[in-house]
Amino acid sequence: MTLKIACLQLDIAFGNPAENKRHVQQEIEKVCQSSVDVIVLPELWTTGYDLARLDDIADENGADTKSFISKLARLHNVCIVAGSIAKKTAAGITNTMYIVNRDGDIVGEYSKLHLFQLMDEHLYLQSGESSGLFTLEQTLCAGVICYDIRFPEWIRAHTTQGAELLFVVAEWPQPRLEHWRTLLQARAIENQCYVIACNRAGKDPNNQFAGHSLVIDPWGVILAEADEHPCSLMAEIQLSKVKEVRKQIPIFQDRRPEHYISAEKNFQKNS
Ligand SMILES: NC(=O)CCC(=O)C(=O)O
Repeated sequence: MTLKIACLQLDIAFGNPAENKRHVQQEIEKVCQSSVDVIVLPELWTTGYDLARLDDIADENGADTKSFISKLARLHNVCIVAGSIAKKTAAGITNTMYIVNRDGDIVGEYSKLHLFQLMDEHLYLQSGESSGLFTLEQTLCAGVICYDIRFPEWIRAHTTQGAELLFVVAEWPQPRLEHWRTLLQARAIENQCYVIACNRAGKDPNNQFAGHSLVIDPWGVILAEADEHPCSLMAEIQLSKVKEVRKQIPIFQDRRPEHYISAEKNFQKNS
């Protein structure tokens, strides 16, 4: 099966959910003219990193966002990996990703596990605890958020369950562009999965963002890469390629997890 992917590498209006929703709706309408299967949005696409105002602008239980993306998915017969938004609950605010299928059903919800202190997330956000696994177009997928890509063991926990596509949504700043590219390529090679990574473009009061959304195949080959400007990055992926690469070099059969755990314990004991 082939899937046509569109990563919407948007500039994001700081702290302005109404404007960002208007813009996203417009961009989704545009890319759907060329019949795409899956649309991906960046991290915190409704608010940006306006963390100090999240109490006022975060989405109560994600209700508005869920209904917004669900309607668009149904209308355009398209799956949407809806980046992430600030979700407000009685327990606090999380950085939460929603995934919706062509029928408009919410098929996944994941809240960012690793909070990024360099951008003050730990001061305003609660971390999530659930897995990022979901099924889209009969394919097991994983979703993670930005800083999560620096934790290969978290992503491995998803691919050992069989995830074949890894969606990464981000607001990754420009000064660490080479980390972004290298980490994403490494995650694709070591997990033998497609990596579909949607970053934002533009700047906010504190950061210039890198853009460079990427689609990488399970062999580590870059199929499509954006520059730093706002754009819709399109790519076609062949799902059969995952099984081919996993057959050629069977790393999931060759893993020795029992040794990794005992090695970690032994190293701690000896230090
Ligand atoms: N929004 C983020 O999680 C940014 C992560 C980041 O910039 C990094 O270097 O890691």
